[in-house]
Amino acid sequence: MNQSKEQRILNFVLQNAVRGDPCSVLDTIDKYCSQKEWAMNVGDEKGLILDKTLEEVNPSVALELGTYCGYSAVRIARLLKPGARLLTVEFNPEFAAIAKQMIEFAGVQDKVKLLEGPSEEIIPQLKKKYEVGTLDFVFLDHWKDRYTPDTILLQECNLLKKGSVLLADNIIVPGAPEFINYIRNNPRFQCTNYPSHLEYMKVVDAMEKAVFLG
Ligand SMILES: CCc1ncnc2c1ncn2[C@@H]1O[C@H](/C=C/CNC(=O)c2cc(-c3ccc(F)cc3)cc(O)c2O)[C@@H](O)[C@H]1O
Ligand SMILES: [Mg+2]
Repeated sequence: MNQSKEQRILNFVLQNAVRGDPCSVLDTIDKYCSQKEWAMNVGDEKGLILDKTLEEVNPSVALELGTYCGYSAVRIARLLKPGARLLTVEFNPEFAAIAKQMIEFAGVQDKVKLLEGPSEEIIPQLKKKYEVGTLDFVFLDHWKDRYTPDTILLQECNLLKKGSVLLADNIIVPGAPEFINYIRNNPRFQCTNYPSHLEYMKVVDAMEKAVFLG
């Protein structure tokens, strides 16, 4: 049974990155995915927008929707203050297993909780089962047609408070037109667009930040 691309990415990290060094894990994934096999990690260019947003928000509790191989989970966790935590949601068991190993190799496992299952099932469990009060930061990078229903669900579950920040990947490519229409026309959110490029490509992409106004 030949390996998946995601398994090849993990193996390249295990063989070439420095254990316990999140930056070396990120650089190694970026190197592999720009030189050998493209993969849908947020990447280094959009990763800088993610970094800057995290430094502004300095979240105590962060949520990520769509873990994939764990690149952005490592990227987020490396910037969290002591005691802060990231909950990341992934419903593909193969990707979840890869991401778990990636997160552990990077040494950020104490800051990250990987929740396996579909976001629409996990989100309603966050308060009671995962002891979340409200979320300071949410990174949306899962199926693009799930951005809007999950943003609505987060509000219904009272998981957002005044100042909670959503950051959404892939506003241009593959695009999230329904989400953009919803969030930019919703008076309860203050939106900012961040033009960038698709990971590892010269193709234009963008991220959208939406601050919940309460
Ligand atoms: C049910 C809700 C739900 N619950 C839990 N986990 C969920 C979930 N829905 C999805 N997942 C997991 O999240 C990840 C999917 C992410 C989806 N991302 C893109 O499709 C994407 C595509 C391009 C691109 C592709 C091809 C191109 F040509 C150009 C651009 C670039 C990008 O940055 C992209 O993020 C996978 O791990 C899913 O298992
Ligand atoms: Mg993406």
